[in-house]
Amino acid sequence: MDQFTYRDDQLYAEDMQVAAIAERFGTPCYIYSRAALEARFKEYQDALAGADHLICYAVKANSNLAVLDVLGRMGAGFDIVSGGEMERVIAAGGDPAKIVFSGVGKTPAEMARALDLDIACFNLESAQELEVLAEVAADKNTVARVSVRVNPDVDAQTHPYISTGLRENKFGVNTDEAMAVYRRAAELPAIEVVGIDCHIGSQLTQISPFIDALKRLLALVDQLAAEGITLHHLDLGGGLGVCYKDEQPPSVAEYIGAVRAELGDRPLQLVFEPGRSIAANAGLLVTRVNYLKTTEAHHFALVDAAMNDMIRPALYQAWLDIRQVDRGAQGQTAQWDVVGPVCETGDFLGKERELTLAPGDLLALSGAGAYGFTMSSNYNTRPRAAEIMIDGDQAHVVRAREVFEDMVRGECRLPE
Ligand SMILES: Cc1ncc(COP(=O)(O)O)c(C=O)c1O
Ligand SMILES: N[C@@H](CCCC[NH3+])C(=O)O
Repeated sequence: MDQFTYRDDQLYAEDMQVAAIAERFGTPCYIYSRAALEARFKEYQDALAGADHLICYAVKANSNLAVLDVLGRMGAGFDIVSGGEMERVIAAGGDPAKIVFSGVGKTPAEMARALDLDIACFNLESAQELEVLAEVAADKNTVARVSVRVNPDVDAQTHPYISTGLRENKFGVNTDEAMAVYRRAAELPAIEVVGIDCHIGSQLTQISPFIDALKRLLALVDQLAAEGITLHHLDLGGGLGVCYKDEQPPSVAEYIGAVRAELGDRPLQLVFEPGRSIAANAGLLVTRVNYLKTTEAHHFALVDAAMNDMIRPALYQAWLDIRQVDRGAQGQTAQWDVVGPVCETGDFLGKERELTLAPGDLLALSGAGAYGFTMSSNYNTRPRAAEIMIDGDQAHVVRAREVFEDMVRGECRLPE
């Protein structure tokens, strides 16, 4: 069920009118639906019922503390890629025993903190990282549980910037080197080998690349078993796509069903790291039209959100649906380029969208719950948007808008 729907031409987030939320908290603002987050997470839980599993939500998609809290309460684990994400999970009450730590550049300090927290597993991305982790763990007189992130060299058929499982990508260890990394890990006393993982890319709309990757991982699992290295879990990463426009990704049930069928009755715990498929369609970015400007070439709608709030259109030419918050509003109908105030021609949220607009109107970008706020910046010294969580008929400020005054004070000036 869609938690963002129209009633009497007015857009609602759950039981709250979006226009009223925008009026109360100002724009631009992100609006998340608790019910939508819970529904998406439950789809994974249902599809994995009866299987030994762990769903580690990928924090990078949306690291708002309230989002982490909602998912943690449902039993989610977390996939992190930095010390910052680790601290946010802890601050939100997440269970360290359900944290997996991915990322190609983990620092010794991040490793040490993760060992202190006794996280579930480090997803190793290189032979050198294994040596550094073994040293950090030995210094602490402890043992680090590890998985090797395998780069299975499969084409995820997604945007090249978010494709991660090809041989030429920086991620993971190639299948032909993975055995050597495992053998070395198995002989290090401060390391315990527990799993194998991969993550081949994001916004995948087909099942076959996942299954190709899984087959390659399972071949390694068998090879390892033949050498006496038995694994506890297999982590297939995240990557399941969502519908932004007309994509037709498989449902969570279809995807997980295919994975379970391929796995058969192997006694491996299944781990997933979904980000986008949980958070994307649980969020809107609401923005107000400041000016309308028609030139010889274009109709521009100048809105108060910009590429610093939502960079996906500029960075990946991503298409996000732009809806009118009040569908009954009067104005000028045209093919509008919806652009922000940032001084870049690449600052657009959508191009040639048929909308009926007048200054002051509100627009809502769909699919903004993942890789929206987390990729935002202060470019052009713009304050960051507020984040609001809707829970039925309640709206909670889960991160206040950055205060403009704080952005221009407090920086160190050189002495005269
Ligand atoms: C290691 C890892 N796991 C999980 C994810 C989450 O991916 P998605 O948001 O596509 O589910 C990512 C990002 O692509 C990632 O790099
Ligand atoms: N940031 C990307 C997804 C990348 C996921 C990180 N590996 C996006 O907005 O589509």
